[in-house]
Amino acid sequence: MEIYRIIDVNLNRAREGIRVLEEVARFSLANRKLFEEFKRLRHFIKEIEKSLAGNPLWYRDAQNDPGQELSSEEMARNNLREVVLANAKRAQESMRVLEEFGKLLDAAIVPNAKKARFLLYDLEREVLALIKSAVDLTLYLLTDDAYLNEEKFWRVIEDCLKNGVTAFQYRAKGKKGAEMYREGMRLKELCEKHGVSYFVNDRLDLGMALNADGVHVGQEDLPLEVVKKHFPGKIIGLSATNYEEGITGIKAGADYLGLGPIFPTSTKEDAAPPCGVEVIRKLKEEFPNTPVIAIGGIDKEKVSEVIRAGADGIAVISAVFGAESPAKAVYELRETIIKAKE
Ligand SMILES: Cc1ncc(COP(=O)(O)OP(=O)(O)O)c(N)n1
Ligand SMILES: Cc1nc(C(=O)O)sc1CCOP(=O)(O)O
Ligand SMILES: [Mg+2]
Repeated sequence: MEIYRIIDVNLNRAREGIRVLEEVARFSLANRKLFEEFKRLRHFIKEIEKSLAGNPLWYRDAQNDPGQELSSEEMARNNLREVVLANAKRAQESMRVLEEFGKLLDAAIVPNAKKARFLLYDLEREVLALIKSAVDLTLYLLTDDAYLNEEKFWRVIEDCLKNGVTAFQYRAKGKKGAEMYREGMRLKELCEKHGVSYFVNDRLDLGMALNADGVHVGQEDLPLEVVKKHFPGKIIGLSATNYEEGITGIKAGADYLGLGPIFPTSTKEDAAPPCGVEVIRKLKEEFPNTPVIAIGGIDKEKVSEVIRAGADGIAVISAVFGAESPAKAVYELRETIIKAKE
C-alpha cells in the first residue's frame, strides 16, 4: 500500500513539473513545438499510470503526508531559468523514484519511466538554450576598481541600470573575497530590481555564491569547460582577442564571446593589441548564432561601426563611467545601437 502512495505522489510530481515546463514553452517562449512535446510527455505519464494493475488513487492520504509543506528552497525562484531548472529536476527525480519502486510493484512501468526521464533531459536542454539566447547582451556594462570606489557610484550604477543597460558585470581586480561578496550581492540586488542580467568576472566561486546569471572568463582564467561543468544552466562568456581564439571558444561552447579590444583602451592595462572590426564580421559570418560582444575603446562615436560589422552588443566601462552624465551616456549608446541595428 505504501508503494502505491509513493507511486501516486511521484506520478503527480512528475506531471506537475512537466506542466510548469509546458507553460514556459507556451507562454514565455511561445514555442509550439516544445509546448506540444511537453504535453505529449505529460500524457505519456498518464499512460504509465493507467497501465498499473491497481489504482494509486485508492491509497492516497494527503492529510497524513508529512512532506506536504513547501521548503524555503521550493519557494525561492529568481527568474525563468530557475523555474525551469527546479521543475525539470523535480520531474526527473520523480521519474527516477517511479523506476525504483516500479521494480517492486510493476516492472512494466520501469522502461517507460526511464524513457520519459531521458526525454525530459533533452527537452530541458532545449528550453535552457532558448532562455539563454533570449538574454539581452546589447549594452553590457562592466565595473572597474577605478570607478567603484566611492559611495556615490552606487547611485550612478542604479541610474545606468534604469536607463538602458541590459547586462551588467561585476569586475573587481584588487579586492578581497569578503568585500567582493558584499559588493557583488549589493550589485546583484540592484540588477534584479531593474531586470538586468548579472554576471561575475573571472571568479566561478563568487558567481556560484551569488547565484549570478553567468560568469565571464578570459583566456587566462579558469578553463571554459570547467566553468560550464560547475555552473550548469548558466551563461558562460569567454574573452577572445582574435579570430582564432574566437573560433576555438565558440567550438568549445561559449555562450557568447567578449571580443576585444576592438580599439585601443586605457582601461585595461594588460589588454591585447586592438583587433579591429573585421574580426567581428568574419566570426559572425561563420557562426551567426553565437553572440559576439565587442569590447575595448568603444564609445558613442565608434558604436555604430561595431554594430554594423555584426556585433550583437557592446561591453563598455569608460564610455559610461567616465562620462559627465553616465545615465545619459547609457541612454545615448542604447539609442545608437538600436539605430545601427535597423
Ligand atoms: C564581456 C567581456 N568581454 C571581455 C572581458 C575581458 O575578460 P579578460 O580577458 O579575462 O580580462 P579581465 O576583464 O578579467 O581583466 C570581460 N571581462 N567581459
Ligand atoms: C575589461 C576589458 N577587456 C577587454 C578585452 O579586450 O578583453 S578591453 C577591457 C576594457 C574596456 O573598457 P573601456 O570600455 O573603457 O575601453
Ligand atoms: Mg578575466
